[in-house]
Amino acid sequence: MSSLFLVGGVTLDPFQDVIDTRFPNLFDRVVVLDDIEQLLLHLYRERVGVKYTTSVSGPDTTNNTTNTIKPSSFETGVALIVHRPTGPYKDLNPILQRFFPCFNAIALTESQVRDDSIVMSMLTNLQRFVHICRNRIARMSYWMYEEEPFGSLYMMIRHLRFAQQLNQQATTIPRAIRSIDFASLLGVTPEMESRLWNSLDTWSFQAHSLQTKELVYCGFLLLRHCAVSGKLSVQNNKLLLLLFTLESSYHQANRFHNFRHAVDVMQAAWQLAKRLLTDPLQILLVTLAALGHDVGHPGANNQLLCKYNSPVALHYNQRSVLENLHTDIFTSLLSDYWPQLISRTSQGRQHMELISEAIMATDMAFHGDYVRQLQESEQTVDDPRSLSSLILKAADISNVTRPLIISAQWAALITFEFDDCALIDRYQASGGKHDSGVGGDRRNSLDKSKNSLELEHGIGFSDEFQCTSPEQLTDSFPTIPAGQIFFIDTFAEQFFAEFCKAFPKVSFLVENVRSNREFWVSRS
Ligand SMILES: Nc1ncnc2c1ncn2[C@@H]1O[C@@H]2COP(=O)(O)O[C@H]2[C@H]1O
Repeated sequence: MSSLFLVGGVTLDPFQDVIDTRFPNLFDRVVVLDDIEQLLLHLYRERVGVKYTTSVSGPDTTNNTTNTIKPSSFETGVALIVHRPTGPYKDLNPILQRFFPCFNAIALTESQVRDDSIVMSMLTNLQRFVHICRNRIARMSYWMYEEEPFGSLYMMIRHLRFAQQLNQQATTIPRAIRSIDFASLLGVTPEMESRLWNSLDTWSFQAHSLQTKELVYCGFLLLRHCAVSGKLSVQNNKLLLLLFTLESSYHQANRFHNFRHAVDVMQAAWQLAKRLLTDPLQILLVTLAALGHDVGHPGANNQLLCKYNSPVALHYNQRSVLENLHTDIFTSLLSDYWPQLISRTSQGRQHMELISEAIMATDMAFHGDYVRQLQESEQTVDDPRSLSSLILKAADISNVTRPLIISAQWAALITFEFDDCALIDRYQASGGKHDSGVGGDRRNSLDKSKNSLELEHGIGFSDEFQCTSPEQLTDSFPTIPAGQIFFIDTFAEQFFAEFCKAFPKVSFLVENVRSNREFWVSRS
């Protein structure tokens, strides 16, 4: 869905004719908002799936409707924001890039839209972007390989460059953002808090049964718990803002590598860390590293980024490209929101080194090194930093150690993401021609029927994931078992066998892997 936001009294008049005559289908809706504060609240609420009423008009909406757009709409469509420059908000684009990094959003002032040349070039560009955004494979390819210097669509290289530039300068949080009460925006109640805390304190954590707003709060509850245990003072609202910005820094449109995966890995890392580490600060650091470990992930892999010379692959000399990207973007976020934790003191540097090493450990290119480390550890890994890296690596692939009904959902999603990778490879090999047999979000798989099945099971980028049984999943998607058996036999069983030999307290990990494997064999 693509939106036109009119903020602070701006009307359509200056460019109504151009839109009606030249770009009639560009925007699905027009949203009218009183001021910048209302705009920011609107973006946050829609992104995390908080339903509320505002003035929206358009072909498929009526005025004062309750907003029910998909939170991933800010990635699968574009948003043009036209506003009156007021006070510190002369140019909104730096705010959009800093607080909503994965959004395809661009802002123009009312005077800019009175200039026909600016309007025509902007609307022509947006028309092209909308066409790209509607096709998952074309969209992901744009994210990975484009390098338009002033493009308004999301690009990985733009995300990285903005994060690096932010890291170089001390910047305050704008008042319009600071004034938001994020807990009340989420509609937190004592019931919600205790229900979410209970869901976190078990290995049967069901990330797929949670909505985005609940995942955001789960991240907050875990970080606040760990910070308090580590005797670190945190401001709740600032910590929640970190969670909101992190959520906006992951692609909800990704099948597997999205914020839901990040919170799942965070919960797994915390569960392992509180069993295997003693220092509360170390537990906080590895739990925090888990939350940020895939930030900015495009839903593809290092091989594809390197094969077609993605700008980020060239930036990192084709080495651990994604892991380096996640580390750099996350460092920038932490220096923005939690500077005292990773301050430029020697202790702060040690904290950042632990977080970086743990994130780099999730690169499967070094999987064998960690298996050998466990084999040679003679039952003990006593260096907390090495142990933190092992914990995050274990948490990153822990979906195969979850109870079967949970593991099967992750298995389906990673299988679909692997399918996307094959389609991107084919799309790039064809020179990025849009007519290379890949369609929109609902039709992009080679097997058209698969996408209707995905939606039938609620699988994909929808916010609410309807749980479906492992048997139904393997009946609908018969390629899943073979992929799971391969991953377990090639990587997971040996790693968790060695991990549990070194740490018998968590033997349930390898036991679950082995029992899940029996199911996949029975369905292959
Ligand atoms: N259930 C699974 N089935 C197959 N591959 C998996 C599974 N879980 C994790 N992986 C792979 O393990 C990798 C760990 O690092 P990444 O998250 O980059 O990408 C992940 C996938 O490629």
